[in-house]
Amino acid sequence: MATPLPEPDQDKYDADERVKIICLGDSAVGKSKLMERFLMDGYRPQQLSTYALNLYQHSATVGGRSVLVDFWDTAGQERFQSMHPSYYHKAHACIMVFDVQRKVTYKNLANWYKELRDYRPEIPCLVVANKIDADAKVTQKSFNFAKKQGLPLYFVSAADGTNVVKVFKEAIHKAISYKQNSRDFMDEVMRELENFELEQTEQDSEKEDEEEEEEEGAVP
Ligand SMILES: Nc1nc2c(ncn2[C@@H]2O[C@H](COP(=O)(O)OP(=O)(O)OP(=O)(O)O)[C@@H](O)[C@H]2O)c(=O)[nH]1
Ligand SMILES: [Mg+2]
Repeated sequence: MATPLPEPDQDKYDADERVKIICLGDSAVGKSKLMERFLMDGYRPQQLSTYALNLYQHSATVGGRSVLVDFWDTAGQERFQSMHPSYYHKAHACIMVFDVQRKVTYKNLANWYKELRDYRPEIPCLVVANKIDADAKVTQKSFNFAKKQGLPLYFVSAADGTNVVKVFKEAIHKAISYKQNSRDFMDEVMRELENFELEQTEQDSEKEDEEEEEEEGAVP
């Protein structure tokens, strides 16, 4: 007897919008654990070992519209303190993580932020102070990096879930509004291309309808 084929994930064909969100930060700050925490119910990790990264797809509904979110989480390359340019390519938002228990991971935010801005000068970036479960007092401390750069800062814990959903929801909202309103030249080109493709598909299907009507009405 033939085994039934697995149901393919067709959500992406219905989504009104599709955004890419990347995660940056030193090794072991908890990037993967944060993603797993957020995506726990209903996540499908796809291991793309060729690129040494985890790609997670998440369907969300924002303001009544369905949105498909691609979360990118690297594995390995952090060791070199630098990411392949394709990681940043077309990203719409960034979640930048440090570990409140390791000061060096906070100091390195400046390097991550510089690299991010080299590739994506204007995308929304959220700073995340992770592992607050290990020391609740850190939430009283001021972390000036975020303030200086005008970035929002969130105190979270992947271990107990504090503020994780909040951060990811914010990131999705910001990514969508960035994608819709960006004045970045390359983003505008991409948007034009998407609209062009949409128009083409609509025109093609109109043409097909007309042809079908002609065929139906044709006298043999
Ligand atoms: N106490 C505590 N530990 C955490 C938390 N989040 C992650 N960890 C621990 O930190 C370690 C690293 O977490 P990962 O999520 O693998 O870190 P990562 O940033 O993905 O690391 P790389 O993949 O190497 O870049 C693990 O041992 C986790 O259990 C947290 O919120 N609280
Ligand atoms: Mg990881």
